[in-house]
Amino acid sequence: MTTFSIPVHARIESLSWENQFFAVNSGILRIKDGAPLLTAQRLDTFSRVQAKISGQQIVLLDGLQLLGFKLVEGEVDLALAVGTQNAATSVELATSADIPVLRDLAAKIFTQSRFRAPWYQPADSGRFYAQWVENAVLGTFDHECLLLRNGGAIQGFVSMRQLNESEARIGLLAGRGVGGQLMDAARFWCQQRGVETLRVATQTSNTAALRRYIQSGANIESTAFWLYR
Ligand SMILES: CC(=O)SCCNC(=O)CCNC(=O)[C@H](O)C(C)(C)COP(=O)(O)OP(=O)(O)OC[C@H]1O[C@@H](n2cnc3c(N)ncnc32)[C@H](O)[C@@H]1OP(=O)(O)O
Ligand SMILES: Cc1cn([C@H]2C[C@H](O)[C@@H](COP(=O)(O)OP(=O)(O)O[C@H]3O[C@H](C)[C@H](N)[C@H](O)[C@H]3O)O2)c(=O)[nH]c1=O
Repeated sequence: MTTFSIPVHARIESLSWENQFFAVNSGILRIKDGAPLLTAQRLDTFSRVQAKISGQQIVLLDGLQLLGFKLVEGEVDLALAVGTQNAATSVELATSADIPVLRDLAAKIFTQSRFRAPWYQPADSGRFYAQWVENAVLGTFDHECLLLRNGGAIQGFVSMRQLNESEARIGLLAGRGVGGQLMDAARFWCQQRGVETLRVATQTSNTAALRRYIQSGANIESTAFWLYR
């Protein structure tokens, strides 16, 4: 077999938040024509390098695999026109008092993740989504976390981030059997802020979430591959 290489030009940006949280030395490729040629020597300065490429960039997919990258997960990005039809549901805003229960739920329910073993420690993924939902309640990453309750118990939650005047993104969304109500809550949150486009992403393998987003009116905008070395 002939060995060959496909040149990839990229900067490697250190992932400082992740490095502190996971106690690793990781970076992410910023692929761009005109950036320096990617070599094994440059990659070796990090213990982990992530790459996110469009699902259509198959030559790049080959090039990265030749450099030792492995496919970790696929991602689908969707968008929904918020519209004006009233999407109000009986949700409430999570407060600090909800954090322990939300952390526990988030740590268990997001079973499909790119922060998985063997790339990360077995407990890292759960710890990551627990931190994510806590930060959403505190407004330090996502801006707010909405809750759906049945009696006193939390049935589901959705965290929201406003990206700019016209766009928002769902961070985390979870609640078996109440996905539709959570999407309505997210749409209502957008309507209250005059946001026109609601974005959401999930793993290619998460068919239940993909079905939910499409049934709630979202369309697929793009797909991507996550690779790690
Ligand atoms: C932006 C993001 O956070 S993406 C991640 C989305 N969240 C998750 O994956 C968390 C776990 N899943 C859930 O909370 C919910 O299933 C949602 C929000 C994805 C969808 O909710 P709903 O639209 O109400 O659908 P529902 O929960 O009833 O699931 C639909 C079917 O998929 C099944 N299903 C859902 N998740 C899983 C899973 N992880 N593994 C196996 N089956 C599953 C359900 O059992 C159900 O099957 P059924 O119709 O035979 O009863
Ligand atoms: C909590 C928190 C996180 N960050 C950083 C850490 C990461 O670099 C990014 C988040 O990365 P993302 O690619 O969005 O992560 P996931 O692949 O896990 O997310 C997808 O799947 C989830 C289940 C969910 N559907 C999500 O919407 C998807 O994108 O942010 C940070 O800087 N500060 C923080 O507080």
